Amino acid sequence: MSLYCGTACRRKIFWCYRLLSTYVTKTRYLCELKEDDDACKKAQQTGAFYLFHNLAPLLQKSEHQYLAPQHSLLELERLLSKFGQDSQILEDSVLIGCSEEQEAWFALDLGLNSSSSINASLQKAEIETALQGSFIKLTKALFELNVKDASLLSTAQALLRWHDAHQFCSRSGQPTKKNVSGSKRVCPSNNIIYYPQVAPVVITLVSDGTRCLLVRQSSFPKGMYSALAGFCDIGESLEETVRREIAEEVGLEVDRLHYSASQHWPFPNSTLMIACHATVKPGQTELQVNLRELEAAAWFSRDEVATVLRRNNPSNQQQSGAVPFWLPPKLAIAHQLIKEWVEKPTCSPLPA
Ligand SMILES: NC(=O)c1ccc[n+]([C@@H]2O[C@H](COP(=O)([O-])OP(=O)(O)OC[C@H]3O[C@@H](n4cnc5c(N)ncnc54)[C@H](O)[C@@H]3O)[C@@H](O)[C@H]2O)c1
Ligand SMILES: [Mg+2]
Repeated sequence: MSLYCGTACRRKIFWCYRLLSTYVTKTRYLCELKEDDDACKKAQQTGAFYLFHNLAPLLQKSEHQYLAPQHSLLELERLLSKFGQDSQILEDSVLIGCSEEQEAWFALDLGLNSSSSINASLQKAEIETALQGSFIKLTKALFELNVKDASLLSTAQALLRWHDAHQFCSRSGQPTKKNVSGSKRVCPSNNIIYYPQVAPVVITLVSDGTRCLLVRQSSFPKGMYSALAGFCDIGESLEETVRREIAEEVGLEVDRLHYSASQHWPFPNSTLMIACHATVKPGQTELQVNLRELEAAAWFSRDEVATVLRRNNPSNQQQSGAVPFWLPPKLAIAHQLIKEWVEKPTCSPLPA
């Protein structure tokens, strides 16, 4: 693009700059809060808190969706005092993001017994009544939240779960101490720093050029098929994981691979899903399904998949009786991969 391209273009560049500037400012603010305990404590004074009880978020039902209410520090302190609890439990809160206006967002679990709140867990029903909401499992609520809340609550749950499971140093056995933001835990006896873990998983939609491969595990909801997924082993590149998982689970060799997108996925224990398209070597499409890992695997034509995508609701399909399977919901990256393949089926060669 020319630098001298008229008023409309200059206006566009100005708006791009403004957007980028807001994003950069917000990112740097969050970065500061993660590392600086005093700045983070200060941000809690004006911040907003999302509440959990035993990793289930507090939600309010509104028509066809759930809303995630926010509470100020003052409201939380009043709530704790109402139930005869001191405010020490607030030390367990974790930073999960901030608004464009730099209002910091935190998450706090009132039902877990962590080191700073031993015996301080609050009764679920009493808090639900006081806050006019319900603690609902994320597995049930995720698909009825808006995109922003779904992402925030998934992050919050993953971080709260990690802190709950990493209370002690694996070397000294001593209690570890969380920093104010919750971006790490430190063992005071040997200064080992523990950071929240991320488990990478590759999810691959395999195609033979005209059909795509969909699989199901016995743990999937009835009738649901998805793309093939697998955890990265230590020492592997993503390409190696894709190649190994496809060989292990369906006995095929990958010819071409193409990265699509990634997603944080909260179930069952929080993973980073890295989504790819792959094609198999020509003429090598015979499946040898590993029944220890999969219940079923089969090739589906583009028309079959497009039809199921159009009416992707298990109850619709049961009524019509015409479609024998359904696909993951829109929010899942598997859905995006399958949709992409239906709309634009291409792939580049796999690097050596
Ligand atoms: N978002 C989506 O669209 C989508 C779609 C499909 C699967 N998934 C997710 O992908 C994940 C992995 O899929 P999979 O079950 O086929 O993986 P997989 O094929 O690697 O099989 C799971 C097995 O891997 C082993 N494993 C290795 N590292 C592990 C770790 N860090 N945590 C847990 N188990 C580990 C365990 O033995 C486990 O039983 C699942 O958690 C599932 O929820 C997400
Ligand atoms: Mg798998």
